[in-house]
Amino acid sequence: MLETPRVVENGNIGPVNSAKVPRYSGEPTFALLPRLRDLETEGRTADIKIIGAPFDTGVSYRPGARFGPSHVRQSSRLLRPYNPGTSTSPFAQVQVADAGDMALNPFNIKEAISSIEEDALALTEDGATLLTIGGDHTIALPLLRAASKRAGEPVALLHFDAHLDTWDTYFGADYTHGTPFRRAAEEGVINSSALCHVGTRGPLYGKKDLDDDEAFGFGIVSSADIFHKGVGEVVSMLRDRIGNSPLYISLDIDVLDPAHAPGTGTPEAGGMTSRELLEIFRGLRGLNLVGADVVEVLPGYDHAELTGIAAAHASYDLLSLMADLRANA
Ligand SMILES: N=C(N)NCCCC(=O)O
Ligand SMILES: [Zn+2]
Ligand SMILES: [Zn+2]
Repeated sequence: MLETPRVVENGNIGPVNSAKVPRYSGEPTFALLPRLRDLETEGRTADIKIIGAPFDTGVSYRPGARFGPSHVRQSSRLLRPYNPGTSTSPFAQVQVADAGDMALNPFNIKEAISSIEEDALALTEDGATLLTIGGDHTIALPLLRAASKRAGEPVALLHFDAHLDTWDTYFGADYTHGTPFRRAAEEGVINSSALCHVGTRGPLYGKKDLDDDEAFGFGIVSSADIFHKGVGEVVSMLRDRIGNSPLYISLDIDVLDPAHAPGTGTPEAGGMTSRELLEIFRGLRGLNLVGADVVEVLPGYDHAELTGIAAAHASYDLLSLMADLRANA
């Protein structure tokens, strides 16, 4: 077996060394990071784990998010170890690893939801922070359940999405990609005084959608608000709302304008740019981020890897926040 040369800093095993092995060759783990199982073979573990949740049985429109994890990994090959947006080297600060994909039943939503919760709990048993790559937005419910169990309290939520995803049912189904946050509110796994949607836009079924949403405690920073107020003001509003609560970030890639993320299942015009999204993330530095997901990437509708690259970069900035927090804990 050929040894793979890797970047090793502070004793942390980082990405494949791209000065020695071209980035387009070899297995695409996220950012060419080591696999968790390889670290475990050497008796090590990881502080931050990236896990794929290939599941799209909860979608109401275009299917295909089950191929999201492998697409985002493929689009993450060009990421580099130093993040000038945060002035940090996330993979040198702490050990980050790719834990592969969960094996999820595509024919039984309830079973898949329980597997996701169990797998998320197993992966965080050693105190690791989890970044999950979906998959459709249904997966956020079991991930929030697991995050609140680990935090020992309901978690704050920043939900980046064109949609509210607090609808009640579709065709009588309770567990879909349009309903995870209503279920999470009903189950008491999210903190009703620290919730905000960011980037919402597009037509709704009725005014009741907004009234119900507000009753669950959600604030809204719409896509239009980001345009009118600007990133700086939005960041300070979000920081005020979240305070020191354990925070979960759920990123539906359709929060970006279809020009920036065409490869998604329920696209809406008038979204933010990838630059605005990354700048908002960078403004959240220091908040008590305990977990995150990046969902709704559909390679079948992606062009020129636009959506995959946006999702890979957003994931990288989320990892940078997590790594910085853990390194300075
Ligand atoms: N993309 C997500 N997560 N949800 C959108 C549901 C919109 C609808 O079917 O009306
Ligand atoms: Zn959405
Ligand atoms: Zn969503």
